[in-house]
Amino acid sequence: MDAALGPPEKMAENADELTPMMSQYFELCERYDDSLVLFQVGDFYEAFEAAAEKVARLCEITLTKREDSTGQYAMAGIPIDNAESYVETLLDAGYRVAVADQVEDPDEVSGVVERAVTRIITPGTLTEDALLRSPDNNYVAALTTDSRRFGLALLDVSTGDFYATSANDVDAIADEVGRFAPAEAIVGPNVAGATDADDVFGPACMVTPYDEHVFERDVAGERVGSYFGDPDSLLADDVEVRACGALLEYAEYTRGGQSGTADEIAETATGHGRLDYLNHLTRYDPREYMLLDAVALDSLELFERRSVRGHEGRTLVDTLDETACALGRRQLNDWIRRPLLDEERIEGRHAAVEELVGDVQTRERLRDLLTDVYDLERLISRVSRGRANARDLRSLAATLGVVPEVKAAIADAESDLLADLHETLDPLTAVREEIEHAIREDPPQEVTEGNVVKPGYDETLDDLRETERSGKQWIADLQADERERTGIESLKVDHHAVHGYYIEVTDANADLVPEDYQRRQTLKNAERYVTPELKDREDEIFRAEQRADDREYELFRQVRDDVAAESERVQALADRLATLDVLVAFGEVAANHDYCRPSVGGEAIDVEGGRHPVVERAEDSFVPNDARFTPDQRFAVITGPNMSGKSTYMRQVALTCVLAQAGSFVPARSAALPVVDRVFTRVGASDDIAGGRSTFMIEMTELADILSGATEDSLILLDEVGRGTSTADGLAIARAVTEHVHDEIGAYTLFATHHHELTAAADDLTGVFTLHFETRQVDGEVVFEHRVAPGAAAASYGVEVAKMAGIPDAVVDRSRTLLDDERAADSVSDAATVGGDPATNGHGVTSDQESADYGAKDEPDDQSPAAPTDDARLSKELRDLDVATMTPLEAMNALAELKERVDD
Ligand SMILES: Nc1ncnc2c1ncn2[C@@H]1O[C@H](COP(=O)(O)OP(=O)(O)OP(=O)(O)O)[C@@H](O)[C@H]1O
Repeated sequence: MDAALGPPEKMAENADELTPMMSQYFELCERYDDSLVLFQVGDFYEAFEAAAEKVARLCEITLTKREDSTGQYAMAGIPIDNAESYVETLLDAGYRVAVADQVEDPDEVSGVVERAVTRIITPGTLTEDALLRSPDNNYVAALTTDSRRFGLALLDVSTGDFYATSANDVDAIADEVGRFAPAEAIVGPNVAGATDADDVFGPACMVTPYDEHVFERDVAGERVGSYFGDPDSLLADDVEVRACGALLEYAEYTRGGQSGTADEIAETATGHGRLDYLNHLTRYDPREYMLLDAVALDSLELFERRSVRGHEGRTLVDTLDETACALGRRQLNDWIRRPLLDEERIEGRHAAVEELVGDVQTRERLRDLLTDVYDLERLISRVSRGRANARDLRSLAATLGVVPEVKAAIADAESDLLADLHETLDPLTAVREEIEHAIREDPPQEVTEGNVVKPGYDETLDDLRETERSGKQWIADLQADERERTGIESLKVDHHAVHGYYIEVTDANADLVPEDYQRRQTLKNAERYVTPELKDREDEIFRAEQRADDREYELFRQVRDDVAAESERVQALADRLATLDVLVAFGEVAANHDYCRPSVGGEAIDVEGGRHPVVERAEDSFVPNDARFTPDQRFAVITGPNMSGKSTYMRQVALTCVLAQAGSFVPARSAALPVVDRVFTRVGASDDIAGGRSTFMIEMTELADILSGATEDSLILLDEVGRGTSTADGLAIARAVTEHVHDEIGAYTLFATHHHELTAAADDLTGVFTLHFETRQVDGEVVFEHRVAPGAAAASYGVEVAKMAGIPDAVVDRSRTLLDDERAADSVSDAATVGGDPATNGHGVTSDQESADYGAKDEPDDQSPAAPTDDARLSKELRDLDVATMTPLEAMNALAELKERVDD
C-alpha cells in the first residue's frame, strides 16, 4: 500500500504563497498524512497533484488542471452525489480516504469557505450503507503487547459490537483474528519486535502501526473509562485495556475526532468523533468457546468456500441461513464462529429450537414478523452518530411496532430461552410513540427541507406552516381577484426561481394596468409586475417557510437525541431479536431438512445416519453414515479410494459437532456428542507461494500446531498427512503422529490415508480402529457407494478415478500395466514389512496409490514374514499369469520377459 501521500511537494515549496483555499487543502494533507484527502469544492470532492493522478487513474476520471497565481496544479474531482463508488475503488486500492467537507454555507460567508475532515473512511471502520457490502460484521482490530501477553480488541463501528481478549501466545491471538476476520488493524509499538503482524492478520487485512501514545496504559485506560467505567473491573489484563483504548481512539479519529494527545483526549471525550452508541465491551476468554482457528474455519468451509470440486457455492452458514433479518444473520455468523462449551447454554438453545421445530405456526408467524425487523444495530449507531435521517427513525419505529406481536407469538413458550426472550423483549413503547407522533410516515431523505414533522405535533411549527399556507392560498387566489379588479382576462400570476412571484400582463392590455403595479421585468409581448402587498406576502411566506423548516429540523434532532439516549435498550432489543431469529432459522432448517436434536456432554461420539449439511443439499442421493467413537476408541484410520467420500465424512463429523455446540440441531437420525473444545483440521493445502512455504512445509506447520494444541476433548481431522514428501517419510510421520495422538493426547481423531500400512496401527494401539469406504466394480467401472464400514479398504482405484476424470485411454492403460507389474513385485516385498515399524521398513514404495494396497487387514499374506527373493517373485508372477485369457502373442511376450529376467 502506498497510502501515505502527505502534502503535495509543489505546494510545500511555496506554502506561504498559496491561495487561501489551496492553503487549506495543504494543511489538511499535512495533518491527515496517512490518508488521501478528498476536498469539497462545491459539488465535487477534489484531489490535487500526486493524489489527483492516483484518483484519476484508479477511478478512471479525467485529470484536469487548476491554475492560480502560485502555479498550475493537477486536479481530479469526483462528484459528491455518487462519491461512494469512487471511494470504494480507493479503499480497494489500499487507501484511507479523509473526506474534507465544507462546514460553512458558501452563501453566508465572504471569502474562503471553512473545510474540515468530517470522517476518515477506512476498510475496517465503514458505516456507510453503500460501502458495507453485506449485513455481516465489518471489524477493525487493535493488537498490542507487553513482553508477556498480547491484547486484541475488535470493533464493528457500524453496529457497536466490541470485543477484547488476550493471550500469552500469538498463535492464540491469530486464531481469534481468524474468527473475526477484521478488514483492518492498528498495531501498537512493541508488536513489530514480538511477531509479524502481517502474518497474524493475513493478506486481506490493512495493517498499520499506529500512534504509540494512544496505546499507553493511562491514556488508553482513561478513554475506555470514559465509555464503560472502570477498565480494571471490565478487562482482565493491561494489554486488553491498551488495545481497547487505542481502538476507541482510532475509531473516534476516523469519525472526524482529533488524533489523541493526552490533552486532546479530554476534548474528544465529550466532543466530535465520540461513539456514543458503544455501550458494551465484551471481554471474553477464547477458552469459553469451541476454538475454530483460521485453518479450521477455512477447511470446514463455514464462511468462505474453498475452490474445491462439487457442492457449488454454499458454505455452512449459507446452508443454515434461514434468518429473516440482518440482525439474525450476524448473530448466526457469531454463533457458528464461536460455538459454546457450556453444556447448559447449549441445551438451552436446543430446547428452544425443539420447541420451534414442533410448532410450525409459531415459527411461520415469527419469520413473518422478523422479516419486518430493520437492522436496529446499524440504525441506532447512525442515530447516535447524528447521521440518521427521518426515514431511519421511521424504520426504527416500525421495528419497535413489531415487538409486541413478537412477544405475543412466544407468550406461551415453555423452553427457558424462549420464555426469557418473551419476558425481556422490550418494545420501547415511549420511543416508538414519540417517533410516530413526531415524524411523518413517508419523510424525505433530507432532514433540513421540511416535510419531516407531522402536523399537530408542535404548535409553533403549525402556526408557521399555517402562515405559509394561507399566504400561498392568497397568492393562488390572486389571479382570479386581479382579473376581476382589472378586467384583464389574460392576467397571470406565477413564480420565477430568481425573481419570485409576479403578475404578468400582455402588452395589449398595458393600458388596463392599475397604478399600484410596479414593473419588474419586460418580455417580448408582456410585462411582469409586483404589488407591494404581493411582495409583503411573498416575504411572509418565505420567512415562514424558512422558520418552519428550521423548526422541523430542530424538532427532528430533538427526537433523534431522545432516541439516542435509549441506545442501550435498543441494542439489547436488537440482540434478543437476533437470538430469536437464529433460533427460528435453526428450527426451520431442522424441520425442513430432517435434523435431530443431539445430546451433548458425554464422552462418546455416537451419530446414527449422519449427513454432511452442505453436500447433502447438492447430492441427489446422499448416503447417511454412522460415526461411533467410544471413550476407549477415539482414533479412526480411514481408508478408501479417491472420491469415495472420506473427506466428506470427516468434515461431516466436525460440522455436526460445530452445529450442535452452536445450538443447532444436526443432520442425523440421532446423535450423542461430547463437548469438543477445539476442532483441528489438517486437510489438503495449497502452496503458499507468496509466503515462500511449500505444501509440505504448511502441512507440517499445521501438524505441529495440532500436536501442541490438542487436548483429549479436541476433534482432529487429518487428511493425507505426509503427502508432500517421499512415501517412506510420509508414512513414518503418519505413524508417529498416530502414536503420539493416541498415547499422549487422546483426542477424537479421524485420519484419512492412502497409506494402508497405517491401518496396522489398529492392531498395535488399543484406541485406534479402522474404517473404510466401499466401492464396487460394475462392468469394469468403479461405483462409489459412499458407505463407511469397519475395517480397511482393499484397493484404491486411483487409476479408475483418473479414467473418470478424462485422462486419455493410452495413459490409463499404461498406468494399469505399470500398477499390475508393481503389485506383482511389491506384494512379495510387502509381505516382509507390513505390520512392522514403518519408520524403519526402508522399502521402496513409490507412490500413495501403490501404498494404498498395503496392509489391508484381511489380506492373509500381509502378516507373513517371507523375504522377497527373485525366485519367490518369479513364481508369483508366473502364478498370476492368467493363461486362459491371454492371446498367444501375449503369452509369448510374457514368457520372453520372464526368460530374459532369469537370464540376467
Ligand atoms: N455420503 C455421500 N453420499 C453421496 N455422495 C457423497 C457422499 N460422500 C461424498 N460424496 C460425493 O463424492 C465426492 C467425493 O467425496 P470426497 O471428496 O469426500 O472423497 P475422498 O475420498 O475424500 O476423495 P480424495 O481421496 O480424492 O480426497 C463428493 O464431492 C461428493 O459429491
